[in-house]
This record gives sequence, C-alpha cells and structure tokens, in this order.
Amino acid sequence: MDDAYVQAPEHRPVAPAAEATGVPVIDLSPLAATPPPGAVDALAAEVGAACRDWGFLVAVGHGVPEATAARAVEAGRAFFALPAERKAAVRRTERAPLGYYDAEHTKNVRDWKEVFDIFPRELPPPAASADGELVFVNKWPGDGDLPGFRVALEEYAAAMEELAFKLLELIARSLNLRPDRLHGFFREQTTYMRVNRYPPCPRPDLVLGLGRHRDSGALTILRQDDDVGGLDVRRPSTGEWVRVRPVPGSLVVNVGDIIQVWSNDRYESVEHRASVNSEQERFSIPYFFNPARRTAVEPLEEMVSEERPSRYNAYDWGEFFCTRRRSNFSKLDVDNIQIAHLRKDSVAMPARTD
Ligand SMILES: O=C(O)CCC(=O)C(=O)O
Ligand SMILES: [Fe+2]
Repeated sequence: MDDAYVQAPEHRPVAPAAEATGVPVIDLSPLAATPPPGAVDALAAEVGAACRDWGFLVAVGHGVPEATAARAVEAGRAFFALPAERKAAVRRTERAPLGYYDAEHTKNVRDWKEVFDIFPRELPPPAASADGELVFVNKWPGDGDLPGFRVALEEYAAAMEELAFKLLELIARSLNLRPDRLHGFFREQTTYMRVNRYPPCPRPDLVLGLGRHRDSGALTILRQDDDVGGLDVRRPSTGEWVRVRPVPGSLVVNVGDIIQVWSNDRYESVEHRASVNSEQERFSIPYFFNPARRTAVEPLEEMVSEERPSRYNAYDWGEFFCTRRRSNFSKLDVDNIQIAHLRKDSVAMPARTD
C-alpha cells in the first residue's frame, strides 16, 4: 500500500463502525401536498432537533423522482468506466478545479476514490484572472464518449436545488427565522456537485475513501449507495464513529460549517468520513449547497444576544472556499483552514492539528 494513502493509527477505521440507528429518518412528504396547518412547523422542529443532536438526517419522501437519481448514478458509473485517457481529458488542474480527479487529499492523506465535479450554476470565467485565481468552468466529456451524461447530472442537480431550498426554509423556521431568511445568500451560488467512486481496496483497515472532515458549505445532500454502506458519522454526544445505514431511495442531509456559524453554534457541522471495503465499489453523489462567493459568513444577528454573544469572526466565503480547494489538490506540509480557527474563543489558541 502506497504510504500516501495510509491513515495515522488513531484515524484508521479499525473496528467496523456500529450501524447508526440513531441518525433521524425524516419523512418530508408533508411538503408535497398542501400541508395541514402546523405540519410544516412540526417538520421544521424535527429537522431542527436532528441538526442540533446529530448534524445529520436521512430524508425520505423528499420528492426527488427515483428515475432522476437513478439516471445520475448510471451516468456516474458510465463515466468512471471510461478508459483512463478519456477521464484524463477532463482532469482537474491546480487552477481549474472542476472535472475528474483521482488524487484528492483530505487532511494531507490521500483518499481512496475518484471523483467528477461540476458547478451546476457555472461561474462566468473571469475576463482577466489574477495569478493563482481559480477558474470554475465545467469540463464535460465529449457527447460521443458518454451520451446523456451532462443532461442526467444537470437534471439531478436541478432536483437537488429545489430540495435544498425547501430544507433551507425548514432550517430557517426551526431557528424561528422568517422562512425565506437564508434564501438571499443563494441568489448567486458556489454550489457544486460531485460523483464519487470508491473502488474496492485491499487494505480497508489502513485507508479511507474519504478522510474525516466537516463540510465547509451550508448544506450537503448526499445520495449514498443503496447497496454498499460506508458513510460514518462521528456521533456528537459520544464521539464514537457510527455507520449511516443505507436506506434505499433516501438522501442523507447534513449541515455544514456555514450553518453552524449562522446559527451561532445551535447546529453543528459534524465530522464524517467514507470507509471502503475489499469487495465492492461504492458510489455516492453529494450536492454541496453553497452561498455566493462574496458572502461574509458570521452569526446571524437574530442568533446573537447578550446571553449568547457572537462566537465567530466574520470570514469571506469565497476566499475560504478557494483556499480549501487548493489544499485538497495535493499533499501540503501545513494543515488547512478550519472554522475552528475563526472562533472568537480560540483566537489565542495554537493552530489545531486537525
Ligand atoms: O461518499 C460519502 O459517503 C461521503 C461524501 C462526503 O462526505 C463528501 O464528499 O463530503
Ligand atoms: Fe462530507
């Protein structure tokens, strides 16, 4: 096993994680029809409790047509099955971070996976770009290579966006905010969508498909593999790793760092990782719902009071996002930036090592 992949002993997935029965499964179907009075508030309360206690929930009855999701999964499978040189033709580069990549690092350890990234709402390429500025332009494989690939992913991304706004509204309600309080941040988005393939691995005891991390954006909606589990969440109340059991057709939703900051720590962006296994490949499609580049992320004024002063210094989302994207391109000697560094009470603390 190449050393680059090997996790430090304390981060190896030694004992198989217990299956979490605890991550709340929430049925969103009341949102589909005209909900009876009180039903949306009840749902918001359920979502709020999950965000507070787990940072995660498993959504069923979410309204995303199964055929749309199945087409996206099939498109992903077909893409990864292409010969290596076809995938290399749409490979990510240091400056242009979308497209195909098989050498991503999380916390400076290489992940056992290959990915394909798109921005469903592409940012216009800069007319003139400064040195080192990242260019977020999609790299689609030629249609002859993969008919229907782009359409399948775009259709799925559109369904994700619709759901993301519904979840955003439930989260706002759960924090006693106006239902559309958070919408404005997403008028221009840096949302991206990724297709992951985790190949079978001869040493699943030493490596991770995706190392432990917190999602840095606002909200993540993950279609995990219906058949092959691997998503582990570090349960906030105990610190133990638990496996999120695949529920066919479900979507796993988690709050990212931005919602933790907006809510002034009422909700938590929880650590998670993807384990691999020696027999079966695993596919997943995360959708990272992220605000506009120029968003100054800080606790919302409604979340701050004399009893609960603001716990974070404001930070520029665009800058944070680009720094992260650069740091997972290759192995670095320094740790990447975490929101923990922006906590007011940690200003004087030495940099954390994770
Ligand atoms: O593939 C998975 O199960 C997890 C993916 C994930 O956490 C991520 O891409 O941020
Ligand atoms: Fe994640």
